[in-house]
Amino acid sequence: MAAALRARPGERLRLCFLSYRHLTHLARTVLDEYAQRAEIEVVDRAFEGALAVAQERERMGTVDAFVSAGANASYLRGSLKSPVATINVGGYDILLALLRAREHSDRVGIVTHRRTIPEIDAIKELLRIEVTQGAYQTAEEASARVKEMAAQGFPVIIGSSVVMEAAEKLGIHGILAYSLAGVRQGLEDALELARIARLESARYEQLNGVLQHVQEAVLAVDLDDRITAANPAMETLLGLSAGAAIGRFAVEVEPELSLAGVLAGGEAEKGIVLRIRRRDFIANRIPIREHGQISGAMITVYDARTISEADKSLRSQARRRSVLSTRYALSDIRGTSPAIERARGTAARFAATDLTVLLSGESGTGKEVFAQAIHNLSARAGRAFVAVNCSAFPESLLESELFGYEDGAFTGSRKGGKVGLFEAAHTGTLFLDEIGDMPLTLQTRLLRVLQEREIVRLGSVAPIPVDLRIIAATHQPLEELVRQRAFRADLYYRLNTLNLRLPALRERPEDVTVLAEGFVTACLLRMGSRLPAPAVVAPLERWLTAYDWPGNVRELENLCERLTMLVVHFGSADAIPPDILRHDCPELFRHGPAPDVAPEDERAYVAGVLAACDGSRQAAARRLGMSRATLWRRMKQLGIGG
Ligand SMILES: Nc1ncnc2c1ncn2[C@@H]1O[C@H](COP(=O)(O)OP(=O)(O)OP(=O)(O)O)[C@@H](O)[C@H]1O
Repeated sequence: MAAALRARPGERLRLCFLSYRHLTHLARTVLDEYAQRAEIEVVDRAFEGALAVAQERERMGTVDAFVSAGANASYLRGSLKSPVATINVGGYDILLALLRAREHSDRVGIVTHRRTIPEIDAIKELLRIEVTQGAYQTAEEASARVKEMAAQGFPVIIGSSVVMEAAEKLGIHGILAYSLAGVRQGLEDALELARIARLESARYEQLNGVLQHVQEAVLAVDLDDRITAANPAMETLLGLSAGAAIGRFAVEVEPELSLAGVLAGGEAEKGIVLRIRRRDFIANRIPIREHGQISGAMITVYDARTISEADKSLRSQARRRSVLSTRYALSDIRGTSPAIERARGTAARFAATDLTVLLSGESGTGKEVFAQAIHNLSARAGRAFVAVNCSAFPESLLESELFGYEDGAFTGSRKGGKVGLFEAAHTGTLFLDEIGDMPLTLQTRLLRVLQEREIVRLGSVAPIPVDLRIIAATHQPLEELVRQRAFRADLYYRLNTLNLRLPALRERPEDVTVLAEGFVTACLLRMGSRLPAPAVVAPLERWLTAYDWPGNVRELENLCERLTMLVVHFGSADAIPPDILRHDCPELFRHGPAPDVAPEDERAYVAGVLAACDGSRQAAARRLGMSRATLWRRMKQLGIGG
């Protein structure tokens, strides 16, 4: 195969014809017929002489296939890597040779390679000649057979060129058994072998090119665990010069690289950790099969550091994606009340640390907004910010969301496994919203993550280190849950390292107008209206500040959107017909704090909104200024929708 390596695609095939002069002489007479298809070199050499020439051609890479005959061909085939086509003697060839021999004598000897030809017995009767036959394997045997026949008085001997040589030496008439048809057949076979060799070598070259350039170190062995190939990365790893490992036993070169186990067991071993020259590597040992039979094995070795680099880069890609989802900086948190000023100041101080933060506050008070602002002000800014609402998933799903799973960890698990949110947040911040709804078993696992700073995927035992900051949020009083044993005390203390309570909107009514103006401005901008925000807010300010905002800022934001749409539609706030304002913005007409609302009233109100939204919880939640999770919880409390 190496011989063909230097052939350029499209170049004529290159053959080398090697034999004694009797056969090469015959071959030369047909060369012209092949001029278009091949470049054929004819060399008058046999056995050792022929082998020396052939090996030289192989080394130079100037021949795709060799052609020879009889024992010579067998001899060459045993020592060359390139294909060797054989010129065979057919029955018809022998018949023609016998006819020619009969012109000299009616006693004819036939010496053939390997075996005699039984059919001759029938022919000799026909031709009425005496025939003796002999077979040979080597040149020596050929000349011994010729000598024996000469001694028995056979004056003519038919055989291959080696037989002709021997006969001539003894002064006996030799007749070449080969015919032109046989030579042509041999050359055709050689061309086919050369064509296949070219294809194979192109494939080999391509593969070799890949192996030369892959970062992984690759080594292949034969059935004896002897090295047959090693790419430059492997040679560098082993500190060996190019080609120095070839032919040596793998175990001698580096015991860790021995593939004896895979050769014996026939099973691939993947993801094994090896220690070579005081460095850690991850390796795959794979048996090589040809036609179903193991013919060797290979090992691919990755530097564990490369994997960790790749891991970092993959994670940073994920990070870039999730960065887009953090929208809030501390400056986006609006409000001038002392309560919100205090919260902003505390958040800024927390951001300067890397400690776990617990944000508490009613739904819609801006817990996620604060979490993002802390992240964006912290040293982890620009890294991943991954948010997960613990109340939005059933337990098993939340576990796999957080921890990820290995390929085949459970029925229906995604192929190739799944990266959990802990891993996705690596080097960044994980925001665990509604932490009070986290099931106890998961609380235990979370505590372990906080302590060990590593996670174990479902279906795996291998811990994966994670570097992240946790910001948790709750609308529930966690101390109360701890008392009720619904929340682990040790986890509570760990999460509560830094605590920030976000004030409800009713505790800071002075912020309502500022917030409303902000939301209205954003909405006007989206609608392409040039109306100034105060034109929308001012006429309604009385109502806005009187309301208790049970849904807090989210509810206010939602109302502001509806209001803005009405104002834009009717041209001014005062132009909105009262019944339409009452229908579209009912909260403006509901006074008094939410706790005063009787559950029946609230049930009727929530059910009414749901009905108005055709049962769409998403739309109803928007209307009510609640997150979907809050609406769902509220519905359960109020006994709506089962
Ligand atoms: N101080 C603020 N300034 C500007 N916008 C705010 C502020 N607080 C909250 N918001 C807005 O209110 C909405 C709700 O905020 P956020 O989602 O952070 O609340 P939350 O406390 O996490 O709610 P939940 O507990 O229901 O998940 C957001 O869309 C955000 O735009």
